[in-house]
Amino acid sequence: MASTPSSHIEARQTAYAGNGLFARTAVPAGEEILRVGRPLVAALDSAQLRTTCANCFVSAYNNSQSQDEGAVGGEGTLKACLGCQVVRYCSKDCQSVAWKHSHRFECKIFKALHPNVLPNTVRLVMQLLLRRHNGALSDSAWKSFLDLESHMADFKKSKVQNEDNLTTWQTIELMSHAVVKYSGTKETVDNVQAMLARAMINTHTLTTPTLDPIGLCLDPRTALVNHSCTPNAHVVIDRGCLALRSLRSIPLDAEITLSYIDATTPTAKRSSELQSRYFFTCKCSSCSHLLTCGKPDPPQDPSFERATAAAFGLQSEAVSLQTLEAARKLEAALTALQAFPPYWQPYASIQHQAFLNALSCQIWPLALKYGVASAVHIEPLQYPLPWHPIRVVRIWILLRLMVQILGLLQEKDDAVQALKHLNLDWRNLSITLYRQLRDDVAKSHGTDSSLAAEVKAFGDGLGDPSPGSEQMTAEVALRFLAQQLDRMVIKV
Ligand SMILES: C[S@@+](CC[C@H](N)C(=O)[O-])C[C@H]1O[C@@H](n2cnc3c(N)ncnc32)[C@H](O)[C@@H]1O
Repeated sequence: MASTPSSHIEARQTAYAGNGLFARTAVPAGEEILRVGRPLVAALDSAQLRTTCANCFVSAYNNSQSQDEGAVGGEGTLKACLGCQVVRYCSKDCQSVAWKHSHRFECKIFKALHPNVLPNTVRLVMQLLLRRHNGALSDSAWKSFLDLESHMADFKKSKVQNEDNLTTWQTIELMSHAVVKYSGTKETVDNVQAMLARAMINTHTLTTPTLDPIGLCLDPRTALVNHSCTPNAHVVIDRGCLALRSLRSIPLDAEITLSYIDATTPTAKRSSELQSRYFFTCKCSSCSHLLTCGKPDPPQDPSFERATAAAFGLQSEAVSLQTLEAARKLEAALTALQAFPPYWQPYASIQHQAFLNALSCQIWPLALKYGVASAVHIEPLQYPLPWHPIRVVRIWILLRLMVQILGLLQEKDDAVQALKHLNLDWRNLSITLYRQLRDDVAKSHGTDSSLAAEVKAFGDGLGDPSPGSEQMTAEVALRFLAQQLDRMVIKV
């Protein structure tokens, strides 16, 4: 995917947040604002290095995204670099592109440390330095990186500690020693520390098209986008390319904004996260009016606080348990919160965790019940636009679950026994969901995205609705299904 010229956008000084990015033309909802192409720099999380192509970021478990026609699913399909054995590629093309781009500078360093791997922020900054010192990073790219906000003074003052009881500044100091030692750079430690600080302020999470976090990436153009708790844009990373897309329509001259954090949490939590990670106080209209997802924040009510504490306790117990026992704990956590609106956190995120856990336990009816309840009662309130990428990805998972259930029902499999008596037309329901998803994914990810292609290939396999079947919208179909599932008691 080539990058598109940035004629739709312009960097300008804002009155409240240094530079920002502004629309030079009106942008309709669900459109690409800017396609950057390959971001300036990216680094996979250490845990993803075995399972993700280090060039195009396709997962070994999702071969349909791969650029290499011959790839099949599974870890073995990625070939490790013979030099360092640390990074892997889905094809010879990806290996050769990555080698020319940057890996030739870092391969020996990775090899010397193998099987240890440097943290992703260190690898990211080290790559920039190595490219610069080897003449593989232009003056303008280097300058645009150095011009980004670093918040050095704020990092030095910050008392926030990580799980190893190190302040962020202590972490930066440690990382800077690693960068200097392994890259052999002649830059001063101060400069390296400023580069690490810049990386911490300006990176986006590198995600798969289905929004699983897999690393970090930084591009000086999209790094200029300021935060809002009700953003008008989002980032999509697909086959190694980064694009900025509109969520809502953006008028000419309006500022383009992203949410840096989970904007479904209450104002106080958002504020403390933005302050501790990005050093600013958000003045967006949601924060000023104490709103979460457009509605008043949950009250500071003792009964809600007690229920939340109990639910968090059960949720953290679930983390260390086998999946079936975890399912029971998560159900108990949801019960503890049932007197409160389901879109209030933490109910919404616990229900999603319970959905994912039921999927991994293969308790299909329970997964369906949670997934449909979230799609009907929670996600439309959290993300009112149906093409919000989180809603699109969740409907995609739900659609595949419904088709899985359809197959198991046809095979009279015991795992879906509980759903048999519902007497639903699962195929028509799936087609209804698919048709909505096909339109929404075109807006969230783009018609030429790998996810749109995957959805289309899947939907083509479903065929047409049965002749004479009742045509409902996806919303009505999901509401109907939610009512049916609400009446079911599913024993874990
Ligand atoms: C990724 S940078 C965005 C570009 C930045 N404004 C610049 O001039 O380089 C993030 C930093 O921008 C500022 N910022 C972003 N959103 C903001 C907001 N809503 N209110 C105040 N400052 C904001 C903060 O200093 C934050 O640490």
